Amino acid sequence: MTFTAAPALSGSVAVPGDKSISHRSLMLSALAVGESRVEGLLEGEDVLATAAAMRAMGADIERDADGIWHIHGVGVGGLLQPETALDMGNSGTSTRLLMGLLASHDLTATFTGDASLSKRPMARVTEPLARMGASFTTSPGDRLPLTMRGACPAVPLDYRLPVASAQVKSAILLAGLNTPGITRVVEPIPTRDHSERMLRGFGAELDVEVEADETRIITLVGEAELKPQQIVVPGDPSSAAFPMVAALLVPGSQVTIANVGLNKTRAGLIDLLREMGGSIEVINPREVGGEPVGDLAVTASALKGVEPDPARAPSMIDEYPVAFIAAALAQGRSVFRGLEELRVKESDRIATMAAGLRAIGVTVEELEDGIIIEGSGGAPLAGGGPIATKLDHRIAMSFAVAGLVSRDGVMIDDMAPVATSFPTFVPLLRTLGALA
Ligand SMILES: O=C(O)C1=C[C@@H](OP(=O)(O)O)[C@@H](O)[C@H](O)C1
Ligand SMILES: C=C(OP(=O)(O)O)C(=O)O
Repeated sequence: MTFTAAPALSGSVAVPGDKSISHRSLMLSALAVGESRVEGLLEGEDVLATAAAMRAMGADIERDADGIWHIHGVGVGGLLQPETALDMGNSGTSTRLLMGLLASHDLTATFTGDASLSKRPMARVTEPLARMGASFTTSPGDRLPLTMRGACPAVPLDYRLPVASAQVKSAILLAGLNTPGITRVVEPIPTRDHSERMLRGFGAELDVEVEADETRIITLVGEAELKPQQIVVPGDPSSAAFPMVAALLVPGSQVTIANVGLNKTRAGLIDLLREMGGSIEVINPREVGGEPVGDLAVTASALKGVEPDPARAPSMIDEYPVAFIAAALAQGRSVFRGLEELRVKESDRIATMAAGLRAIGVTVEELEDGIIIEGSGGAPLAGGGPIATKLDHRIAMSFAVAGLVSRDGVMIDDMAPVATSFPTFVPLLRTLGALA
């Protein structure tokens, strides 16, 4: 598909539900006794992979005609042996969180995934979960396909995260749910805190202590009993990032994105774009389902280059690809560093973005831990392609946004991965008047 220069974008749109919260809604509801209801669940392939896995292990999960999901859980410790391998598709979050969840169950599970997921490192979860008693047979390099044998009872763990990862943190906490004693995770750099908020919301005894240097110490009392909940999932800020950057870049645009999650551990891109000179106003801030939410009014703006502090990386980790597109249109140079984690996402996002940006006429220098981008000062990018998306939804959507501000258009080799997190991406661009 080719995305071409767009006229000014206008209108009001809403993005689908938050992917992180959607995964956790299904997993925690499946462990509560009784019926939970989830409104606004992201119906993307990644979340549907989680739903299929929870069903395969005994949870009853149905969607009604109004789009509300009803989940009857089996209770903490009550998951059943799956009869076939769990196909995690493209989803790192499903894989790593479920490995944690199952690590303290008396069952054996095999995890498989697509070509992208099968390249991603799993030692970051198998290593701490093995310390809790689980055992693993992995493909070379601690990768999928892998088979896990859970331990019941598991041994509680006291673990300092060696990598800033909400997936690793969450895997350990989920394993701790069915483990006698206290599981403790020390997090030197804060990452998204949806697991902590939702575990508490479901009735687990979880405490978070924040030290003077921002280190967070999370303790969870094991053998928890979870109570069913009514959950409303806010719009995904990681999806909102694409129309937000598009509206800043396409001259004359004025767009409202409704119902966007604004949790501080996720809102780094808004801060960054504002520092670059972007006009983004939060309207009607409120709370939905225990999470801060607001509507974003975005007005096209001239942007300037930035050198963001690497410490903010976890708060916008999935938004860097589209932030690089914003930098490509800014006045001056942008220097992004401290982003090693981007190399182990659905694709190596530093290398994939560097190659794609070069292909559409942007001058970049790839660094081991980041990228230097020379901005066009608002002049349209040359365009071209086809861009190799490498089974990475965020690469596909980022270059689609670049196409809207290009001279010759940007061709994307494969838009299918977009269905993992943002199935309504193309229709939403159409609503804003971005597509011919
Ligand atoms: O916990 C989560 O829901 C997620 C955590 C992040 O991954 P890491 O923990 O690997 O950084 C993020 O990239 C992913 O899209 C979702
Ligand atoms: C990294 C991502 O997801 P996951 O790790 O769940 O595949 C993402 O959505 O950008």
